Order: sequence, then structure tokens, then C-alpha cells
Amino acid sequence: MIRIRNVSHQIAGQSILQGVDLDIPDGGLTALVGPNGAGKSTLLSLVARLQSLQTGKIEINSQDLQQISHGDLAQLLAILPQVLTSTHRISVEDLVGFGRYPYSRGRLGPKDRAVIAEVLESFELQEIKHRFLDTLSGGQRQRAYTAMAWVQDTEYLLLDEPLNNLDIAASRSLMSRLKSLAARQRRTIVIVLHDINYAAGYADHIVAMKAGRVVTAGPPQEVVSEAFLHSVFDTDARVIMANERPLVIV
Ligand SMILES: Nc1ncnc2c1ncn2[C@@H]1O[C@H](COP(=O)(O)OP(=O)(O)OP(=O)(O)O)[C@@H](O)[C@H]1O
Repeated sequence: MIRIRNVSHQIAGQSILQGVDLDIPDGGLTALVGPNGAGKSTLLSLVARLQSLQTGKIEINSQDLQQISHGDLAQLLAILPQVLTSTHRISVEDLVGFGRYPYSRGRLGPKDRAVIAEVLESFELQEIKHRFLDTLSGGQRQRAYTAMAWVQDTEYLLLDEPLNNLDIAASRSLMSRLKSLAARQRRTIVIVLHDINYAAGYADHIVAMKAGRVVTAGPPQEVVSEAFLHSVFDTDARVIMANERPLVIV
């Protein structure tokens, strides 16, 4: 479990997170939602130790995040940040191969190669595995980066807006793939999503943030309502039920 207690964060004197308390349960998909600037990316980056913790405490599997060695953390948790550069002349296969670095230290062994082949297959990248990243479409590149995060084979995977640039078919396919892989391999995926319907349709848990605080958390059926959209997103939209999940009429 990821346990976040009383985490506050400031940048240049501005308060970004304010006393965040949150338990992210083990297994399945937890969607982090909220308006632009709510603090979602900042919270993920603190959990992944991309930024230093200023106040409060974060524990992963009851271990203090600050005390976990770099090597152990790289095998426990992977993050796909929001901003991805694409200027590198690197092939999809090599990019995904980099994801094995915590295990291979740069020398891919048979197990690494097998895992890479399996992930290229399951993320439908086989046919473009020799292409350079800067020749791909935005959506293909996004899939390649997500595969690189996945191939790290970590118990916890943090994905910041992985549906960026993906069309509806690719978005649905990625969400159902993540959901079934998480269930099959008992992984915990925390995913920042802007489209509330993908969160409502696929996530096991939803955590909503606003102005640097967690305002509500729970299963989609309990969280997503017209009152929730009004209070968190300042918008009035209808919510109906479809396939036993809430659906926002946009
Ligand atoms: N390096 C930085 N310098 C100054 N302000 C920052 C920096 N990083 C984040 N912020 C500010 O912190 C707040 C939270 O940003 P963050 O990216 O965590 O929000 P978010 O919920 O992920 O937003 P979005 O949905 O737009 O990606 C925003 O007001 C942002 O402008």
C-alpha cells in the first residue's frame, strides 16, 4: 500500500499541496482526477521521489520512502511522467529495453529479452519496434513510453496522463490492457486521467484532488455524481449509470 500522510509542498513560496492524507490500496487501478493545477502531477512526483519531500511522510509497503535505496525503489516503483521528449534517435525496442535497466544494468539477459518481447507484443508495438521515436505519431510514442514503464515489472506503476494523444480506440485498448494486466499480475497502477469517463469506466478507485488537497476517494460508483462534478470541476453535467458504472454526459 502507498500511505501518504500530511504531505504539503511549496514551490517558490506558493502552496501546491496542503496536508495530503491518502491510502492507495494494493492491486488494480486507482485514477487520480481533478482540475488543471490541482497538484496531481506534483503528488505523483513526490511518491516517485522525483522531487524531495518537504513535509509529511510517504510509505510504500510500510517502508519509509526516504529510506528505500535507489536500486530497491527502481524495482518497486516506476513512473511515466507527463512531459516526454521525442527528439532522441532511439528505436522503440531500445526505449523499451531501457526500462529493464534496474535489472540488466545495461546488459540485457535472456529474461530481459523475453520480457521485452512480451511487452512489445502486448502493447502492440511489434510492427514498429525498429522505428525511431521521432518518426512516430504522438499516440504511438505515448504507447512506447507506457511500455517502457510497464517493462520495469514493478509492483507499483504511476502513469501521468498516458491517454494523451491517444484516439478513442487506443485509449480504450490501453485502459483495458492496464486493467487486465493489473488484475492478472497483481500490480498497483495509479493513473492521472483527465477524462472522467475513463476513470469512471475502468478504475477500481478514484481519488479526486482540488487546490492541493484530496477532496474525495472511493469506488467510481460512490465518487462520480452530479454534485461531485459541480464541487470538484465547477461544471454542471448529467451523470447516468451504464453497465453499472457512472457515465458523464458531456
Ligand atoms: N516547477 C514549478 N514551478 C512553479 N509552479 C509549479 C511548478 N510545478 C508545478 N507548479 C504549480 O503547481 C500547481 C500544481 O501543478 P501540478 O502539475 O501538480 O497539477 P496537476 O493537477 O497535475 O495539473 P494538470 O492537470 O494541469 O496537469 C500548479 O499551479 C502549477 O502551476
